[in-house]
This record gives sequence, structure tokens and C-alpha cells, in this order.
Amino acid sequence: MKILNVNQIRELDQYTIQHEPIAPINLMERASEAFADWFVAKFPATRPVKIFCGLGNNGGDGMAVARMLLQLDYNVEVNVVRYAPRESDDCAHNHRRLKLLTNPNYIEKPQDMPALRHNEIVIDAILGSGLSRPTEGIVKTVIEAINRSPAMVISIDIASGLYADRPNQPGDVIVEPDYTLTFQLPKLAFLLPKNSRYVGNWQVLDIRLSRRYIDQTRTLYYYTNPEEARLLLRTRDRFSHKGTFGHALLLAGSYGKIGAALLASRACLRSGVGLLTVQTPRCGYDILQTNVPEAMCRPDQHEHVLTGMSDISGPDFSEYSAVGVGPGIGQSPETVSMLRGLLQSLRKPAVFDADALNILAKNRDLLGLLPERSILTPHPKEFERLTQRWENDYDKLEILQDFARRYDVVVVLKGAHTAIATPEGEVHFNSTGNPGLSTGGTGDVLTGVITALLAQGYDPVEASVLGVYSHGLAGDIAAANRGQIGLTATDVIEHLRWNM
Ligand SMILES: NC(=O)C1=CN([C@@H]2O[C@H](COP(=O)(O)OP(=O)(O)OC[C@H]3O[C@@H](n4cnc5c(N)ncnc54)[C@H](O)[C@@H]3O)[C@@H](O)[C@H]2O)[C@H](O)CC1
Ligand SMILES: [K+]
Repeated sequence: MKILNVNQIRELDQYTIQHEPIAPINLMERASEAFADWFVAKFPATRPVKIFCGLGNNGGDGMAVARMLLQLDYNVEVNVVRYAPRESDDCAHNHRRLKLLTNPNYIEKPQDMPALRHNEIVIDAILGSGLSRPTEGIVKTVIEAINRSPAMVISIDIASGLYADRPNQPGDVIVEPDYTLTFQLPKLAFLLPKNSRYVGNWQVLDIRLSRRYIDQTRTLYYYTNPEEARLLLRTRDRFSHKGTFGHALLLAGSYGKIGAALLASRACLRSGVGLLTVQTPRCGYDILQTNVPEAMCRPDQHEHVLTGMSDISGPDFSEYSAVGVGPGIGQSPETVSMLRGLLQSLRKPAVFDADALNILAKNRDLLGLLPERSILTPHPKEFERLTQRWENDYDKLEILQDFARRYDVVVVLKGAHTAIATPEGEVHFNSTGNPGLSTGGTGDVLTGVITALLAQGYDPVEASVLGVYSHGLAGDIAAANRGQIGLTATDVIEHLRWNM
């Protein structure tokens, strides 16, 4: 799904109005109906509702929603925050229609703010995507009171006070909703970690804005939804054999961290690779052969760390369709040399994770040796070591895009809504996953999954987008079975599903 900026959303609105064609007031009606339908399906008419409306089109949506809920016998109190002398035309129209059904309460000074109780639902329709400056005066007072109240809060389109596509400043007063119901497309702000309390659970409502405009409009930002992930997945030819699905090599583990090699190996095998060879230090040999019989093992010459050398054969990495390196490898001098050797001989994109990234951060000359379109899978701390500190999430995003372009690599920046930056500077945000995944070993699993997809011939961007999606989905299925708290990396492997 594309993510558009505020100007593009405004153009999308206008394009729809002109080309559908539809009158602006009817488009507002459609948007409000979509919200009201969602609301009615979720909450019974016995829950008292307090709607707070501004004077722009977001306020107009709120007034139309109020009318719709009143007509369905909901107990609705409307509060209009009078922060300016004039309303938008469509807001004024809905205001007049509303007054035929109820008398709104007007809030001009702090004393006009009604009390809010815990069983009530607040609908926030004060400011939407038209926000152009920080909230102040009576708007700020109302938002502070909403945030202090025990009521459940639902924002229409976007929390009042939150910019959809640029950073807020510390100290900005913004609604902290439980839910955000946004129109047509996700907003960039929803996908950035620091905004999570200003978004809550969010969902997109389809209001049938112009498909043609969306298809024609260029953006660097995407959100991977289930249909798109499914389309990436290739079906298997009936006449295929294990050679068809590639031969992956995982370079993983060190003394005390052989588990990382096991997790990456099992995940790789559960993600469709044809053949898997794992190189671990000699101390991991028995463990691997016993626990992952499907994998072949190349014991390293070294007992405790990876050197790349093996008694079986020299370090010839070219025979593999994909290489994944990093889980549990540590940063011993021998392993640094191995990584250097690997980078000098690799001719195909590979997957770099964990300590492989920390070695790159400390030996920056190695960055220039990365095979083009390789995949790096840092968590934020590892990414910071590779780059620099950032001021805010937007700044981080720019650093991410610059890095991916500059080194011609795919960077999978892990976290809630993992962001995958491509060498072209695009960013794909993931839609699956949950906080249960923040536990040791899930990164090793992701490396195994992505390496398997790369070995099967997926292009590096596809392998990353699909791998991250499936890994998060496995976490979601596992959490649905047993809750987020007890989730382990092994659960993620066991819940990988390729029949999405
Ligand atoms: N395409 C769609 O998704 C549709 C969206 N709809 C709704 O329209 C709003 C956007 O409406 P708009 O009138 O452009 O802006 P707002 O209601 O967000 O703001 C109104 C007005 O307020 C002024 N303003 C800006 N910042 C502040 C501030 N800090 N304090 C006070 N006043 C401020 C500014 O002049 C704005 O013009 C969108 O979110 C949807 O809810 C349509 O209803 C359907 C199609
Ligand atoms: K709002």
C-alpha cells in the first residue's frame, strides 16, 4: 500500500471530487459513514459518546458522525471547540444539519469543558490532516483534559495535534487515542516508534478515493499489507526438486552461542530452502548434527570461533546460492578476518546480521566490499553503530534511506513496523509482528528466513519484505496461541506459515 504525504492526500481528495465526480459534502458523508459503521459494529448504543469537533473538515466529519449515531439512538453529546471565528463550508453544512437533532455544547474557555467518565467514549474530531501549527489556547486545554480523562478515545483520521508526515516538537500537545481510524491510506506518522502513544490501534477505512490517482502518484513509502505479501510468494512447480530451491550457507555460532546457529538453521529449513550447509566452530558440530539433522555441517577448524577454514574444504563461498552470516558469531580477530575474506570473494548478495554488522561498523573499509544489493538486518542500536545518532524518527528514516542508497544495499531496520530501505531509497514498512518478538533469538530466526528466500532466487528486496512479513506473522500466530509474554524464538519458527 502506498503512503502519501499531506499534500498528496489533499490532491487525492480533489482528484476524486473532480473525476468520480462527487460533491465534497458527499465525500465527507461517505467518510463519516465508514467511521460510523466501524463504530456501530464495535460499541453498543448503551455506551455514552462525547464527540469533540473542530471547525475544519475533520470537525465536519465529527458532526456528521454525531448525526449518524444520534439517528441510531446512541447517547451522543457534541462539543464544538470554538478556537476560530469561521468554519469550513462542509463543516458549517454538517453543523446546521446537526442542530436540527441536538444542541451542541460550545467550548470557548476552560470552564466549558465537560467532565469525562471512564465508561464514556470520546471521539476526537478536533483537527485532522490540516494541522499546520502546534496546538495552543483552548484546543490545547481540551486535548490535555481528554488525555487526563479515563474515557476511551477514538481519533477520526489522525490524533488532533499529530503531524501526518513531519516531526512534532517535544512539548507539543497531542491527543493520545486508544484507536485511530484513518481514511484510505496509512499515514507515515503511524509507523514511527516515537509516535505510538499518539496513534493507538490504528485501522484504515476505505472511502473509495481515486484508485487512479493513487496508482499514478510517486512515493518512496509503502506499507506491506497481507494481499501484497501473498502476491510476492511463489508457488511451487510440481516437477521441482531440491536443487530448484537453492543451497544456502549459514555462517553462525561461537562458543556459548551455538543456539543462534540452531535457530537460524531451523528457520532457514522451515522457509523452503532446498539444501542447507551450516558452518559453526567445531564445538557446535555435534550439537548441530544432533538437533538439525536436515542440515549439513561444515565444522570450522577452530574449536570456539569461526575462521572460515574447514578440514572438509577451503572457504569457497561461490558454490552456494545464498550466504547468511552473523548470528552468534562474536567479534574475535579470526572472525573479523573471515568476514573480510568472505567479502572479498562473494559475488552475490548475502545476508549480514548481528555481530557481522558490528564488525562492519568497526572496520568501515569493509562496507565498500559489500556485494551489491546485499541485505543488512540491524536492530536500531546496531544501525546507530553503522551510521550516527538521530534527532527523531524522521531523521532516522532519512539516514536509513541515505545508507541504503550509498552502499547499494537493502537495510532491514528491525522494530515495531520494521522498515526495509531499498537501494533506490524506497522504504517498506511491515504490518505484522507484536511486542512478544522482542526476545533473544528472533533476529537469528529472521536471518534464517531471509537467507532461505534469497537462496530460492527471490530478489533481495522481495526476500526482505516477504521474510519480515512472514516472520512477524509467525509471531502473531504464536501470540494468538499462547500470548505475547511467553513467546520464544522457537515458537516463531514453529509458526512460520507459507500458505498465507
Ligand atoms: N481525503 C480524505 O482523507 C478526506 C478527509 N476528510 C477530512 O478532512 C480532514 C482535513 O480537513 P481540513 O479542513 O483540511 O483540516 P483540519 O480539519 O485538520 O483543520 C482545520 C483547519 O484548522 C486550522 N489549523 C491548523 N492547525 C491548527 C491548530 N494547531 N490550531 C488551530 N487551528 C489549526 C487550519 O487552518 C485548517 O484548515 C481530514 O483529516 C479528514 O478528517 C474529509 O472529510 C473526507 C475526505
Ligand atoms: K482528529
